[in-house]
Amino acid sequence: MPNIQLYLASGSPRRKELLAQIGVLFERISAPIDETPLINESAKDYVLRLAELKAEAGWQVMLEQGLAPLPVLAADTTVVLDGQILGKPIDVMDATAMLEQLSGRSHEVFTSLGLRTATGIEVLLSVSTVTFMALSPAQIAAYVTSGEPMDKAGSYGIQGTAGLFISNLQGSYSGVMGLPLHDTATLLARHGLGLLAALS
Ligand SMILES: Cc1cn([C@H]2C[C@H](O)[C@@H](COP(=O)(O)OP(=O)(O)OP(=O)(O)O)O2)c(=O)[nH]c1=O
Repeated sequence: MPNIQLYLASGSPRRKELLAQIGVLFERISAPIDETPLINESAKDYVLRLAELKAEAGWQVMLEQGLAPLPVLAADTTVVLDGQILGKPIDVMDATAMLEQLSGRSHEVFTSLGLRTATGIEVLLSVSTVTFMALSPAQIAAYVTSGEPMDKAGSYGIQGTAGLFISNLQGSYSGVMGLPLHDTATLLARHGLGLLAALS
């Protein structure tokens, strides 16, 4: 097996898929953290703090397990409506309420990236604006029943059936899905991993 280039501190199947899509060779590290927002924490502060926390936790696991020292990448995705953080739904009622809130209007999706290396940590933020069509109660109920919302910030996945609901997107499709690919390449390039350079 060819040498890996970094560790991905994430349990998200979407992040694994997206990172593989751009040709990065990596292994996943499991480093769960407490994702509870602090009191009065802004959405931007929250999402940046979580990327940092996840990358740092991954770095500690790498050290504890005696793994070969390599950069650790992590990310966090949060849906933001009127400055309010919409995380993953806790149950079907919660998912229904979030989709009712998102229906017929625009919201922001913040995805942060954190890269921990031997020299420290760098974080960056990708912001996208997503517009939902007006959803009927029956459409919301059918989507919630499908189970798709349950492990996703804001209770939807742009890459699944909810793609039908999105009338406009400004920003990064991969960012909304959990890992902004262009920004990831930019961040990795600053730390000697030139994905774009390899194509030129
Ligand atoms: C808005 C949106 C979110 N999501 C997903 C991406 C993330 O996996 C999830 C947000 O939760 P996160 O806490 O960002 O990530 P995670 O808990 O799934 O994985 P980890 O912390 O281990 O990296 O929502 C989609 O898949 N599609 C979407 O359109």
